Amino acid sequence: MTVQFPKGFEWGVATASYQIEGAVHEGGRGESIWDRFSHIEGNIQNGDTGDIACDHYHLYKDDVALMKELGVKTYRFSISWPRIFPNGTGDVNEEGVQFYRNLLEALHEAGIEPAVTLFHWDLPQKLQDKGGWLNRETADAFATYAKTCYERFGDLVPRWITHNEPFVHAFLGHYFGEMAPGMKDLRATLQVSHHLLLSHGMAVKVHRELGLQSEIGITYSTSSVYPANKHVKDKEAAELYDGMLNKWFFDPVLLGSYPEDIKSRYEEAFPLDFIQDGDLDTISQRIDFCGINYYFRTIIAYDNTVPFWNGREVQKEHAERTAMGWEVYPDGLRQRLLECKERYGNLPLYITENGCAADDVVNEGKVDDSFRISYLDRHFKAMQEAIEQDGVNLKGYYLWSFLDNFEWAYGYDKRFGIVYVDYETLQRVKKDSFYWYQQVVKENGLPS
Ligand SMILES: CO[C@H](O)c1c[n+]2c([nH]1)[C@H](O)[C@@H](O)[C@H](O)[C@H]2CO
Repeated sequence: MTVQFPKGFEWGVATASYQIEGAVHEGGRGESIWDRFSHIEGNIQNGDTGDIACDHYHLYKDDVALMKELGVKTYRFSISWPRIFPNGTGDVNEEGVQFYRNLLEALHEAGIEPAVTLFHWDLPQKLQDKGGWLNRETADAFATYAKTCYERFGDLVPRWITHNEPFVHAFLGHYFGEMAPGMKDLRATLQVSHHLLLSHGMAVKVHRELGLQSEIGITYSTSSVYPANKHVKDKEAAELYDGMLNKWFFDPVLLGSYPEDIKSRYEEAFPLDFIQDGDLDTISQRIDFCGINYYFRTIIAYDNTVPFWNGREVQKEHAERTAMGWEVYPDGLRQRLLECKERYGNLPLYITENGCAADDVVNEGKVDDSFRISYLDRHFKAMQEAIEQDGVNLKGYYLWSFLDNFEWAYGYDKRFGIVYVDYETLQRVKKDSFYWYQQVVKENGLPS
């Protein structure tokens, strides 16, 4: 075995509700902001929506059987808030509860441990109609939703993740506008990000008050940020960008404060008066682990036309890239894991997402995705170095994704799965990477 992982390292796969479930008008489910956003012409490539997606809602037993064949120990998926509370608050939808209990029981039967994400961006539209995450009361609604999930599913869930990628939901949904709800306002974005983090802390507090045996954490999108050159301006811009992208979300939870460098720049433009006394105490409730979603590194060049962080992303010429155009840079994963250990201490970490999009095609019932195997192989090597050489407390890995699925604004064009989905027939086809990953899981290491 060329590359061996520690005994007990947890290998898994990941998905998210809106991207795979479909059945958006079934089982009592209410409307989400992604139903609304995806049905607005021009928002999603090819006019795709999550109305059917992988039809996991009806095919979950087959999918769990495939996961069992794969041999993974754990499966990360998200609960659709509007399936539990169709109006965001108020009456619980018992059909929605039953769907997730059926899924959790099927996973239990298969010996697969669930890691449940409470929020993976599909906010009930009824809450959006009242301001969404701009409204501090949405944090209260989230705490009630979380408590209900703990009470209804807690006997079958050993690992809870409050939020998936607050940076992406806040900034891509409220500043860059390419994701639901499609806003473009920086102050609103910072207010949203604060209320997301506040709701995280409130949900952790409820988890502790219930005395649950399960563990709870949060998942961040993250990237290792590099200056384009050695010029001091590029280094300063990279530092500020790292503050905007990473520290703004990690620090309040893990250090109990916002990063001063970028915070003072924001405050020159507008008061951050949505931060109330006591909020940071709530936000920085002790957590049991931190989830890291890593796909690529970020290179920043100084650009004073960009407000606040004065930097713009630049692309390395002739770099190897995935079908998303993202640079393949495994060393950035090791770098980011080490940065987390050095800044936040050796809190247990899980890679809660990593993987790549590729232009997969089925040929005589098979999918040759050797590019994806190579991407994963190199990232696994980087992870193993982080553990063995840097002493990072990395406990497990969730491959994104188990199934090809609805890739947000890109629709179904971008395939991340190790299982191919034919969207005409909904047939699943195991890619070569499925069999390769099956071997990695079995051997707890890379095939020699
Ligand atoms: C920039 O990468 C982000 O961290 C990121 C990448 N991804 C994500 N976040 C989301 O959590 C998933 O829902 C996406 O399907 C997945 C693939 O795009």
